[in-house]
Amino acid sequence: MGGTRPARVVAAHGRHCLVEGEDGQRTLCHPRGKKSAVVVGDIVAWQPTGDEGSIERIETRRNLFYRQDEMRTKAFAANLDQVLILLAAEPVFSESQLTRALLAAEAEGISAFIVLNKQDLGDAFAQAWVRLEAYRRMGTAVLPLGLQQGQGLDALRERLTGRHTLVLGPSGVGKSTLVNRLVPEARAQTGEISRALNTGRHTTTSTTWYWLDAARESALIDSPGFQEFGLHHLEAQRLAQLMPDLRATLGACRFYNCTHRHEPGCGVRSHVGADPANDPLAIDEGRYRLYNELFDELSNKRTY
Ligand SMILES: Nc1nc2c(ncn2[C@@H]2O[C@H](COP(=O)(O)OP(=O)(O)OP(=O)(O)O)[C@@H](O)[C@H]2O)c(=O)[nH]1
Ligand SMILES: [Zn+2]
Repeated sequence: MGGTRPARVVAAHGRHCLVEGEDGQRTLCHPRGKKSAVVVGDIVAWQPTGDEGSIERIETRRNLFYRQDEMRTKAFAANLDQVLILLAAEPVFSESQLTRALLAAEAEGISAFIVLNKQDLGDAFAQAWVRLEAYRRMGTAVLPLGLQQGQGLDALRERLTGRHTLVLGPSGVGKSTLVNRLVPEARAQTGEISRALNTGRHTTTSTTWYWLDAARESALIDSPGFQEFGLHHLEAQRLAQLMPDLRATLGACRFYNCTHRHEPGCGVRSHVGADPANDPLAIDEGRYRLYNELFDELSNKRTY
């Protein structure tokens, strides 16, 4: 179609969105007709309609990070390079929530890493660090961070350079502190976006795209909604493939369709609870418990 322009969706609210062209110009757009909603990170073709614009087409997504429960699907963002899961020494994090976010990323082929904030909280930080050992062993990077005292920021910045990173984290871990630290004009931008999208609020209520550099190569995508992380879109039988520690032990089960829960001759279960010092394929008991819980949940799911 003639007259359309390429742009990236940098904020979305309901069916309206803010798109940014290659020149950095931002325009409020509305979808044409009954087209499906855009997601932050989408590359679209839009057409001006006066001061605003209409979305003509959403380009094929490289990936889409989303969660899904019984009732609905929530898309966080599209076309991501990586997901940063921000946790902290306090409040104590939920391993179930962490594992769910990692699974959602893995299922879309998006790499994920963990950042543990509040390094200044000595014992609590040390305990949280130990709780993440199984994740480090399975190959997930875990970076220490102390936002209050500025520890670990250089290493984090390095990981963010040249990439588009979605940031997720439960409440209270320091997500706003992080965004404000890395994006000095974040508050002003948030205000601008709220006004443009007419949300009437100046807080981050929906997903927002922030550039980290003037060259607009590195981006941080801030998204709320880490709680209630449903994985209804995943098949129970696929879980072990999506958990790197379990995946490393696959292929040795007696039955080809082993669920790794009760079958004799299971090559996964034989590593559960083993001492990592003697068994490089050792699977942490807590992780195996989560596998079982998720397996039950995904086998008993109902659709409406
Ligand atoms: N001790 C300590 N506290 C920190 C650190 N970083 C952030 N905090 C504090 O943690 C609290 C939560 O920080 P926020 O940035 O508001 O956290 P958030 O994740 O955005 O939380 P919500 O606004 O609830 O989503 C604040 O009181 C921060 O001052 C840190 O490195 N050490
Ligand atoms: Zn098995």
